[in-house]
Amino acid sequence: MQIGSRRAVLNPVSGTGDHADYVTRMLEARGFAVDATEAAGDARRLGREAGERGVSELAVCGGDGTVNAVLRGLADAGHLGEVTLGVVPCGTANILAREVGIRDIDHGIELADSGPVRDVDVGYADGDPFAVSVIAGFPADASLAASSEMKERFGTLAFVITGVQQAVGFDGIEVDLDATVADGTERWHGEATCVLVGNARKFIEEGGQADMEDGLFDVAVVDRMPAGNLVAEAIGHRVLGRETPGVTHLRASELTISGPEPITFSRDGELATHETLSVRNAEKELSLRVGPDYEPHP
Ligand SMILES: Nc1ncnc2c1ncn2[C@@H]1O[C@H](COP(=O)(O)OP(=O)(O)OP(=O)(O)O)[C@@H](O)[C@H]1O
Repeated sequence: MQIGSRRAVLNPVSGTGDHADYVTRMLEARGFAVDATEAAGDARRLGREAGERGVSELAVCGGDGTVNAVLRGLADAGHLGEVTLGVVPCGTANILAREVGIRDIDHGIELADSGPVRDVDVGYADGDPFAVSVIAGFPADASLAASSEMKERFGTLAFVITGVQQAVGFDGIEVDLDATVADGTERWHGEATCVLVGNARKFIEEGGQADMEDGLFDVAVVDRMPAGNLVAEAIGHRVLGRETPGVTHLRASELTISGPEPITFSRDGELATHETLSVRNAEKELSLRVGPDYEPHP
């Protein structure tokens, strides 16, 4: 290993905000040069700088927002496919870490040092990378903020959809969806509550980790219906399975989502609004340190 080829980007204010000294010490002892963010926006810059320096191993210490910002920085530097990424889960929800079997901060540090490496898919939404998911249609940040206890009780998709209740006044979106699937293309047109595009996470069946090495997203299109009914139904089923009326399930390598109105979407929790949203899967583009419970093909 070259000297200086191990770096870390640390968000000292993610999660409970009390991890910075400990994580810095532990990573420095393992040969990582640690850069802490000082303001919002720094994580992307630090990711780009690490990429420009040609770093070979990069640990990200923060939540999903920090991982996403670092991925964007690495992509800015054209280095996303050249680095081995470790995740030290210091955020609130830490969905990516959880889906790939990284249990907690100490586990993340140990794995960043010497964990197994898998080449996993990266999604791009209008050119910007994401690891976990894109959710189009309602302000999905509620889903990331809600408690994990709710998720355990009600299942993944129900958990996401309870966010609809909080999006007061949200009335669904008219969507034209074109998807590239294994045997051609599929189109969907109608009124949707949301379109859920999972890379690391599944939104259907039992939820949990998606196959991150198949070049495909797990896509669920949820028909528009009154929020109360939907939530009640989701909770009744515990999760929305394949057979649940009103949910269309696709496995797609590319998607274009458009409609008469601009579409608000969340990319790993960060909100943006675009006229048309193009999502594509870059198969196995990222080398990622994973935990022992990670399943290549769940
Ligand atoms: N030094 C800093 N000071 C203030 N804000 C920061 C700083 N560094 C990063 N941020 C902000 O932190 C946010 C990212 O937090 P992150 O998503 O990593 O943690 P979280 O929200 O606690 O966890 P999760 O997304 O897993 O629920 C971004 O909005 C970013 O702008």
